[in-house]
Amino acid sequence: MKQYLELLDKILTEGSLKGDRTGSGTLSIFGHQMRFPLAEGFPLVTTKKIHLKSIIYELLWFLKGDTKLAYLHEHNVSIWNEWADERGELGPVYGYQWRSWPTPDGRHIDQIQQLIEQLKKTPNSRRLIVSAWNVADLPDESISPQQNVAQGKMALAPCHALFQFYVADGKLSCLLYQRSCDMFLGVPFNIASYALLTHMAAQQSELEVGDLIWTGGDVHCYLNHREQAKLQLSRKPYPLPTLIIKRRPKSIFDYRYEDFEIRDYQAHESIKASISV
Ligand SMILES: Nc1nc(=O)c2c([nH]1)NC[C@@H]1CN(c3ccc(C(=O)N[C@@H](CCC(=O)O)C(=O)O)cc3)CN21
Ligand SMILES: O=c1ccn([C@H]2C[C@H](O)[C@@H](COP(=O)(O)O)O2)c(=O)[nH]1
Repeated sequence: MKQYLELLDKILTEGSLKGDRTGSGTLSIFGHQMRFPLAEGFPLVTTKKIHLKSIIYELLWFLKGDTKLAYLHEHNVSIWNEWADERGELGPVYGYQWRSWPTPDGRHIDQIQQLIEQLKKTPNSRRLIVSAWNVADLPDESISPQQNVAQGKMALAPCHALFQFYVADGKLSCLLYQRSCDMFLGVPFNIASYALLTHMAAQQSELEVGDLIWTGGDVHCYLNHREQAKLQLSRKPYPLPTLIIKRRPKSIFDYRYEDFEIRDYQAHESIKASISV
């Protein structure tokens, strides 16, 4: 994960001091791209141990179209707790937009289903896009996530806002646009999550995996993550692990946690950091 470490280093050395919604303060740069050839290994950060279980369950939760904490809690995943209301609801976040984007005439569009169908029928299409950026459902930044949910809005505006698939030479690539990027906590999760999604979509459409191209907008390191980031930069990365998908489920919606195995994941010990809400 050399690309990730180089970007972290660039932010610490060249980033502008910038305030933010959470009040924590950040070092930030604008605009960056990283490319991960997925056939060369699974892009999981090795300079701290990453909790892949949370990443897998979160992705399965998105794919279910779910926006409530209950499923995550059943599997001991707590990464979305701070943004939910007292009923555990997050409003029309990723799962809702991916699986049931509302139309003006009252229908709902399953973007993931359509994407997989397009991959099979028209792999050369230049419109293989899924967007979570539904402008009508965006939250008001001046009130709390819970107040936004009470008004039927998203608890948090989508960070991984849009992705596009691309097929050439029998390989499936994915390009992600992430508008806001918490380099220490969020980004390792986001890279692994889209790598996983690309492997799943490739398996479903009988393609090999190509590249995951990660594109960041406001790429930042929170000021209270600086020491942790430096510790990570002092560590030597290990070779990437390999992802094994043990079975080919009948659709993209039928994967289970047990279907995934990560082999040869060697990582330095985990590093604690507090999340800015
Ligand atoms: N400030 C901020 N950063 C984010 O990355 C982020 C948000 N907010 N809000 C929405 C989601 C929630 N995400 C999160 C939330 C928590 C962790 C986190 O605490 N990670 C720990 C391990 C937690 C676990 O798996 O149990 C870590 O050390 O990576 C990671 C991503 C990503 N997103
Ligand atoms: O998947 C995610 C979700 C969130 N983040 C980070 C990026 C920012 O640090 C915050 C969101 O705050 P905004 O003020 O809405 O930009 O969460 C992430 O990196 N990955």
